[in-house]
Amino acid sequence: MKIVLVGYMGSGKTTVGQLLAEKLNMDFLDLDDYIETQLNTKIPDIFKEKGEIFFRKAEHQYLQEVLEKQDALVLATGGGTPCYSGNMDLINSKTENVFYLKLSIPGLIERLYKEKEHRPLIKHLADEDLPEFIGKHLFERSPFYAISKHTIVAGARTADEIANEILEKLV
Ligand SMILES: Nc1ncnc2c1ncn2[C@@H]1O[C@H](COP(=O)(O)OP(=O)(O)O)[C@@H](O)[C@H]1O
Ligand SMILES: O=C(O)C1=C[C@@H](OP(=O)(O)O)[C@@H](O)[C@H](O)C1
Ligand SMILES: [Mg+2]
Repeated sequence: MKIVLVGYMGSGKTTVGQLLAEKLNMDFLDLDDYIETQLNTKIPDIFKEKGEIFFRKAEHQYLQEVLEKQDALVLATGGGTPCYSGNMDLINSKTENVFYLKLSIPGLIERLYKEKEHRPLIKHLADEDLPEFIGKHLFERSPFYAISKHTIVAGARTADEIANEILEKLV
């Protein structure tokens, strides 16, 4: 069984994915971690040294690789993964267990204020510009996230509650 989590930066994909894999006793893979290991470079450095287009090509290549090589896994994608290179079609062709972790804009802002540093798309923004950026960016990305089979409302709930809801919906 393959389970794939998608959603905006800060929506909890990595946290919930890890917990879900533990509950199911399955392998967990975070696509960003996988890319960092394969390229031996941290995500912010990949963006800085090679640029976003290079990152998106690598992201697509490694997404294909992990979906091909492992039959059973919980995969946390990056926030931009669904929006490039036909990645959402690829994911949907491999499994029905695709979950969009949906969080409100205020919920995302609250989390991302504290977590800007590791996220190259927002680290350069002043705190007061974050709400406008996230609002616009989420609007652009939402159509891609919405192609997921399942949408999980992830606001004001613990990672444990979210993982349990996903467990109930698995096929
Ligand atoms: N259900 C939750 N409730 C409260 N905080 C959460 C929850 N899920 C994740 N977080 C916190 O939100 C931040 C972003 O989570 P993370 O799993 O890295 O998101 P993503 O991988 O989608 O970017 C982390 O600080 C994490 O501890
Ligand atoms: O939204 C994005 O385009 C990105 C999200 C990040 O992952 P998280 O969603 O886990 O922060 C990471 O892939 C990279 O910084 C780009
Ligand atoms: Mg993550």
